[in-house]
Amino acid sequence: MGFKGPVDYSLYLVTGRELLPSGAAIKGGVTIVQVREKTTDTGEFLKVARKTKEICHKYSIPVLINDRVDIALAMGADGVHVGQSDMPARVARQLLPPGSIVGVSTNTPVDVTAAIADGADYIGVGPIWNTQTKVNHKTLLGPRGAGVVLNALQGSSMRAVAIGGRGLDGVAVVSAIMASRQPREAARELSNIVRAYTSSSLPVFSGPSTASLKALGIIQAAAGLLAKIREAGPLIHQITNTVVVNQSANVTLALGASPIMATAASEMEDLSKVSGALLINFGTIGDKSGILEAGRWVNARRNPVIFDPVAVGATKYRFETSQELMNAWQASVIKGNPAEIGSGCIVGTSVAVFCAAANLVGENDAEQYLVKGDMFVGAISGILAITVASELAATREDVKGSGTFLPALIDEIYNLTPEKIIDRAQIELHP
Ligand SMILES: Cc1ncc(COP(=O)(O)OP(=O)(O)O)c(N)n1
Ligand SMILES: Cc1ncsc1CCOP(=O)(O)O
Repeated sequence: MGFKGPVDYSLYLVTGRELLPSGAAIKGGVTIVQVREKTTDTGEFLKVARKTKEICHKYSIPVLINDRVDIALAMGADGVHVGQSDMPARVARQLLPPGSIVGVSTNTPVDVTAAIADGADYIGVGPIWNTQTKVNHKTLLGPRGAGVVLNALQGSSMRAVAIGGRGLDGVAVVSAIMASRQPREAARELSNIVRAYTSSSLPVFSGPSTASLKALGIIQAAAGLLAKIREAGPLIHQITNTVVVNQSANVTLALGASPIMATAASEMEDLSKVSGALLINFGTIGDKSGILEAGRWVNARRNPVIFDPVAVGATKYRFETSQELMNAWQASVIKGNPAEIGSGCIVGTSVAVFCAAANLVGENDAEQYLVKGDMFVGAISGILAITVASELAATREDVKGSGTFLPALIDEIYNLTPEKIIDRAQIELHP
């Protein structure tokens, strides 16, 4: 027992008898294995663990045992993984031979502090996203919650893997490999993703850096995106507040895209297949289930999710809901107004339309990116389009006040051209 050399946590497979007999997944790039058998008798668990070790050690991959220190001792595992209600890591460490790997499940900063004090080698942080594999799991952390838990590491040298998600020193997965018909290929694909992710210095959420684009370049890109919208007419799914549904649909049409304002959770998967972007504006929050579902499906298709958390600071309910949503999916663009009360919802629509176009022209094929296009340029372009159209509408003679302004604005959006954007848009970059 006692794995020699540095442990590579990057593709951590949590599995049981399913791995046997071929161990195909191992050959696809798995770097460490945990044997997790939740319902088997001790004798059977021991057999599975022994066979797993036989396969893994052929490839110099360390084998850990979930929960059962006795099994680990009996078959000479390289270590154990224990949960919060299992044998404490400190006690497991005392029982196991020197050099054994001890990992602990963590879901809160308090768990992390205890794992450090107990001398664990690594922590499993999670669950990050929803999982079908573990019932009665702890609170889903989402990326933000995982960040809070990881803050508790405070410069300690503890390693960390995300479970029910991806990131950190590695990912710990069950079904992504074991439920695949081609586990070896599934493992290879994940391994490539993890490797690309950990060796990449590019920002993960917005695609290629736009830092080098000067103001004029962004304005030209905005003009190009307007032309793309007119050519491709992307469908923009909007779950927006009841006050602005009509205006948002008209703005979408005026820009050259098509609106769909569906809210039922059961249609979100189908809609994610045909829409180019999703706008979520929770100005009049009702049933959250559709919103939760929609973002997940759109993330999975690598299309933009534009989140407009209207008046997020106005009530505790809004604040908590925004956290719940952002723990369920990842926004590509978060749109806010300075005061975040009242106006500006159609800006969110315009941003969603331009982000859809940015994603259409995006060439960012690497799987580790949330979207394919440049969301920075998409977001700025959406704002520029509304700004230029508003300025044109405001100077019209037929506009006498806010009642006549809105139809004039929609007309100006309809009549907006790439040339008008180039002529009138202004951007200042502050490095
Ligand atoms: C790497 C990793 N992280 C977390 C867990 C979950 O462990 P636990 O909380 O003990 O739950 P069970 O696995 O026993 O259901 C894990 N197994 N591996
Ligand atoms: C064991 C465990 N602990 C937290 S989530 C989880 C299961 C993760 O499984 P999957 O990778 O299939 O979501």
